[in-house]
Amino acid sequence: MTWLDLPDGTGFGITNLPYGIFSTPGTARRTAVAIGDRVLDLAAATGDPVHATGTLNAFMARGPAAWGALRRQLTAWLTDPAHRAAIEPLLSPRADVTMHLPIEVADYVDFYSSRHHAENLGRMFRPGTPPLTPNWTHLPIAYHGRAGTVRVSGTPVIRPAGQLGAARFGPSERLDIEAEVGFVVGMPSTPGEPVPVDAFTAHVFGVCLVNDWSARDLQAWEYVPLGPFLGKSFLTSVSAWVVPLAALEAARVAPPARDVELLPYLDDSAAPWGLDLTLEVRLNGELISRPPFKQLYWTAPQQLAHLTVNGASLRTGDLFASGTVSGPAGDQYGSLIELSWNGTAPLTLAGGARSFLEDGDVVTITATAPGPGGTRIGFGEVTGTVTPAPRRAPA
Ligand SMILES: O=C(O)/C=C/C(=O)CC(=O)CC(=O)O
Ligand SMILES: [Ca+2]
Ligand SMILES: [Mg+2]
Repeated sequence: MTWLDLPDGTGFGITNLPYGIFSTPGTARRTAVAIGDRVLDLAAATGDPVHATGTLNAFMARGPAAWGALRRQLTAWLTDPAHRAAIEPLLSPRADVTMHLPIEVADYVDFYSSRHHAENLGRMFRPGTPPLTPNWTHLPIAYHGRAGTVRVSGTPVIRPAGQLGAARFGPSERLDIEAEVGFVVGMPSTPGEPVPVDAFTAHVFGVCLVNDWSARDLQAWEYVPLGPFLGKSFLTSVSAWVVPLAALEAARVAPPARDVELLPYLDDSAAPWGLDLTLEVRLNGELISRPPFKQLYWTAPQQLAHLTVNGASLRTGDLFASGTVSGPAGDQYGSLIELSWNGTAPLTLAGGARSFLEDGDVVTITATAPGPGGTRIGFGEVTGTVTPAPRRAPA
């Protein structure tokens, strides 16, 4: 129990304690933890300069023992009434603060781990071939994204322009979303030393929401044979709050059965990390999808093991995302290209029919997961509003 008066049904209860970076007018960026509809200023509460650096990276680099110690300290401060007089003045309403990108992103990798999404995209992008490529059940497929264009929730989505086909240039006409879950690396690894599946919690600090905005026309024209490039590099939005892995113990579930026997480095049966998150996607306020994360074929420890198995090392601030989360049902797809079946079955919304995004559209992704003792773990939101492509001379 906490001495705070928390809003009913808050996803930011005492069992969550997500971290973010905030400022108020005229003050520097510093670390906060969210509790109910307020934020606690950790720079002030702890006096530790690591929380005044303006990103979570330096704290994340201290490692799991430090993460656990601070979490225990925060729990004590927010539950024991003896601390109330010291802590309460350091809380601000969340509505009064500005949130910033929580991490300095080192490298950004995006997986492709939802079987339903991969099959749907295969059917649309590669008709006449089997929906899954033969490698899909043997390794978690991914591409390297652009770290420098990972931005915090609320960043405007400037409609990208580019080649739409042979000798065709212009603003994307098929701007899409991808509802995803991101994993933030706290602890680096050593070059040449793969990170085994069972070292996941020694490296990964927490979880955020991701929208991997995608221009399907640019993507379809450019992606063979090297994969996504400009169709996805213009912006990737992340939620302002990073939920610590420690808050997700009650959400862990077994992943789906695997089709083929995996190589030992991908065997995660000893400590399964399926996660029972449910995402919700809203377009201009209307709920359009509820993608279930727990059915993802590849788990985050497998993704981490795979991305380091060649000896590539991790850095503090690396972000790896799940890939679009789509469930089997038509109202569980994590992208508009699936929800509108490549534009052939537009969604009927209060604001009119939609296949892809129009200027002014607002997309908001939220998620919840079960927490300990019947509590709910919230992830805040990742939102963005589409703004028109700037007028440029024709390329
Ligand atoms: O199958 C393809 O050619 C393309 C797939 C994607 O666009 C998906 C991607 O970015 C990875 C993901 O989000 O699952
Ligand atoms: Ca993606
Ligand atoms: Mg992207």
